[in-house]
Amino acid sequence: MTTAQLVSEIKKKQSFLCIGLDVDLNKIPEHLLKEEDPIFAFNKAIIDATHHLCVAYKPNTAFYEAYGLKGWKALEKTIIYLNENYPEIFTIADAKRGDIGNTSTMYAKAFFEDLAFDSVTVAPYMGKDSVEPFLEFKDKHTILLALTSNQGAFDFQTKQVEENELYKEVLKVSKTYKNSENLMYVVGATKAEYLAEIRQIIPDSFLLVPGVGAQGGNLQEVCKYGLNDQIGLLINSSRGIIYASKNEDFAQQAAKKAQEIQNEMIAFV
Ligand SMILES: O=C(O)c1cc(=O)[nH]c(=O)n1[C@@H]1O[C@H](COP(=O)(O)O)[C@@H](O)[C@H]1O
Repeated sequence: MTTAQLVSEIKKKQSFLCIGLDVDLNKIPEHLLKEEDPIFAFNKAIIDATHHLCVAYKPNTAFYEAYGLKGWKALEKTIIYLNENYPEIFTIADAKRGDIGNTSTMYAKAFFEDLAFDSVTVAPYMGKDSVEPFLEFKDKHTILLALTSNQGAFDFQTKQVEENELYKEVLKVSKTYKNSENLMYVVGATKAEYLAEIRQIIPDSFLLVPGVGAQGGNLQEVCKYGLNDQIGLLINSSRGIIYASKNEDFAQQAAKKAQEIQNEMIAFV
C-alpha cells in the first residue's frame, strides 16, 4: 500500500487507529478454546467487528511465535484473511527485526513477500546495511524504532551521542538511507512531550505510536504534538481494545472501545 492510499483511508474513515492483535490464549474467551484454531477465530471476530473503525492492524509476532507452528499458521491465516477481505487496511508485522544485510533481506522477504504485510517494525541498532534491505521493497514500509514507549527507552535512546540524543541520531541518519521515503518511525505514546522536537527532524514521516490504553499514553497529547498535514500518525492500542471482555460479546465490546478512540480522533482528521 502506498502512503497516499493510507492517508486517503484515514480521511475516509476519520480514523488513524491501529488495533494490535496480541493474542494471549489465557486472555481470550474460553468458548473459543474449543475451536480448531482459537487464535485465528479470535482475530477474525475482532477484525470483522472493528475494521470500519480503524485503518491498520498490528499483530505482534511474539504472540504467535510463542505457540510454535500453530501460532505461525494463525498469523498466516490472519494476514491472508485481512488481505482478501479488507485490502484497504494497512498491515503491520510487529517483529522488531534487523540483522546483517543478507539476513535482513530474508526477514524482508518473510514479511513482505511470503506473508504479504504492508510493513514491518525494525530495530535500527545495527545501522544502515541492516535497514536498507527492507527499504528496497516498493510500496512496503519499514517502521524503525526511534523512541519506544517503555521505561528502558531511557537506558540508551535518550543518551547523548555526539551533540544529540541517540534516538535523534536514528531519525537524522536514517533519513540519509537509500529509499528512505519507505521509512516510518515508532514513538511511544508515553513520550508525547518529545513529539514536537521529533516533528522538527521528520516533519513528513508517518509515526506508529503505541502505548495508548494499557500503558497509559494520552491520545490528545500525542495529537497535539505529533499530527502533520497528512495526519502522519497511526495510534496503536492492543490490550485496551481486544481484551475489553472475556464473554461471548467480546468482539462487540472491543468494537465499543475502538469506537471510543475513533470518536476522539474525528476532531483531528
Ligand atoms: O513496535 C511496537 O509496536 C511497540 C513499540 C513500543 O515502543 N512500545 C510498544 O508497546 N510496542 C508494541 O505495541 C503493543 C502495545 O500493546 P498494548 O500496551 O497492549 O496496547 C505491543 O505489541 C508492543 O510490543
